Parts: sequence; structure tokens; C-alpha cells
Amino acid sequence: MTDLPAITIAGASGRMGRMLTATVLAAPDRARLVAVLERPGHPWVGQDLGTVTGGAPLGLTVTDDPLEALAQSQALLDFTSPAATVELSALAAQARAVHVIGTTGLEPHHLAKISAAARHAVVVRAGNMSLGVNLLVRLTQKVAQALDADWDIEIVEAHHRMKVDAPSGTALMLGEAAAEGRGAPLSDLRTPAREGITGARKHGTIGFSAIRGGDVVGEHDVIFAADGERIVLRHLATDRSIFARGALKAALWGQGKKPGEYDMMDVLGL
Ligand SMILES: NC(=O)c1ccc[n+]([C@@H]2O[C@H](COP(=O)([O-])OP(=O)(O)OC[C@H]3O[C@@H](n4cnc5c(N)ncnc54)[C@H](O)[C@@H]3O)[C@@H](O)[C@H]2O)c1
Ligand SMILES: O=C(O)C1=N[C@H](C(=O)O)CCC1
Repeated sequence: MTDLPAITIAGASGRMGRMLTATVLAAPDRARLVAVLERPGHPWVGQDLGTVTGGAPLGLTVTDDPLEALAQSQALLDFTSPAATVELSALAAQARAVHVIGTTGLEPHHLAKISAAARHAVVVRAGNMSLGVNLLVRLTQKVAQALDADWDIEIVEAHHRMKVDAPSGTALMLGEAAAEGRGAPLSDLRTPAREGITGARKHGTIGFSAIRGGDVVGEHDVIFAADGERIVLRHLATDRSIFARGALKAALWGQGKKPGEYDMMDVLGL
């Protein structure tokens, strides 16, 4: 079993880190969990992963040393923060480990550094790693392509109260797909959140709205609104395991691929 891909998980104590850990540990026939990372100063660093999560010791000590972790890994599952992801992308590239990036809120300067790292190693990045959302992205593109600009497009998303970025990575994926269907870049069509006397809606634009509250895992509506009728495409996430399963699939898919940037469409063959 030692030839199974060795996996490091970053952000082990986070909402996604915990789910990723459970997902990889539940797949001993497909992957080996060899290291779990947390940020320097985090109370879990130096402790056994099993013990800190209230279970039996797992013999896996949480580390804040990505170099040591990546030296023994073929893949890194990274759902952390933009700053951490950029730092980890350079180290994953050095180690030639497949870097699976779920982190959202990445800005152009972060993306440029990730692209540089992807010259040396495989990077799979998606704002949403679930099968359902990636199918919804394709549907959104097709519906936007089929309808003219008299159909107003609005993307509405809801997430838990702890989410720090808006619009969500998923909403941006959906917006990009809708813009592609319309044959224009999202940057030309995007209308950010509205407030005050905004004036009437500008024809052909794509609007974004974000709701934050409670423990909502993730909900996305793509609304196509015309005179007299509306189409609503909806995805509801009720369990973070959908993202973790996608991330593990991406890590396994990326083994042996040529260095470069990939997304979940590539992994899922959509
Ligand atoms: N792409 C997807 O399918 C998907 C799904 C869910 C969440 N996300 C994204 O994943 C990210 C994390 O979400 P979350 O809800 O788990 O957040 P979270 O705040 O619960 O977890 C983030 C974790 O990363 C850790 N971290 C920060 N810097 C680090 C470093 N340098 N090294 C190691 N660990 C570090 C934090 O201490 C924390 O434990 C967000 O950007 C979120 O939007 C993406
Ligand atoms: O909980 C989060 O944070 C999520 N982030 C992703 C996004 O920004 O779209 C995916 C859904 C959950």
C-alpha cells in the first residue's frame, strides 16, 4: 500500500481541513495521509491529530513546517487563505506535489504567483470542487448562450456567518460561465452588490448578491429574469464532504499529469 499517493492537508483545524482529513482517512485504499499542517502559533501544532480532535492518537503530529511535510508528499490539499495558498504554491511546486487549491478570495496578484508555480507542478484550482456545482456551471453557460441579453442574469449566494470573502468563489465561477455564454469577459458585465440610488439595471449586466448567516454550507441561485418569466438554476450544499471528495479526486487525477493549471472541469471531464 506504500505506493499510494501521499497527501498533506493544510489548514487541518479549519472547517474544510477537518472534512478533508476525515475523507482521506476514510480512503486508505486510494491515498495515504502523511502530514497535516497548521499556521505557526496555532494551538494544534505539535499535537497528535487524533488527540486534538477528541479521538484516539493517530500517530500524526500537526506541523507548521510545510517544507518537511511536502518533502514526503505527492499532493497537497489546501483550503486555507489567499496568503497561505500563495506561499504553499511555491513550496508545492518545488516538491513537484500536485497542489489542489480550494481557497477562494484569490486576487489577480495571488493568481499570478500560482500561475508561476504551475510552470513546475500540477495545480488544480476551483472555487467549488463539488460535482453538482461544476455541472451547474456548464448549465449556466449553456442557458446564457441560448438566451439574449433581454434576460437579466443575477447570481445570489448564501453562506455561513464565518465566511470572509464575497462574492463566493462559486458565484464567480457561475458569473464567468454566464459571461462566457454571453460572449464577453465577466469584467465587462459584472455589477457588484447594490446599495442606495443605483439607477435602473444596466442592460446585459450580471449582478451579484451575498447573504451571510448561521451555518449555511453554501447555496447558489442563477436567476435569468425576463418580462413575464424567470428561470432559476439552483445548487444547495448541505454537507462539506462534497468539496472534500472532489479535492481528493483532483489530487489522484493530477498524479503523473503535465505541469500546468487545471480545474474541476478537467478532473470531472465536463
Ligand atoms: N473550493 C471549494 O470547494 C471550497 C469549499 C469550501 C471552502 N472553500 C474555501 O476554503 C477556504 C477555507 O475555508 P474554511 O471554511 O475551511 O476556513 P477556516 O477558516 O475554517 O479554515 C482555514 C484554516 O487554514 C489555516 N491556515 C491559515 N494559514 C495557514 C498556513 N499558513 N498554513 C497552514 N494552515 C493555515 C487556519 O488556521 C484555519 O484552520 C476558504 O477560502 C473557503 O472559501 C472552498
Ligand atoms: O464555506 C465556504 O467558504 C465555501 N466556499 C466556497 C466558495 O467561496 O464558493 C465553496 C462553498 C463553501
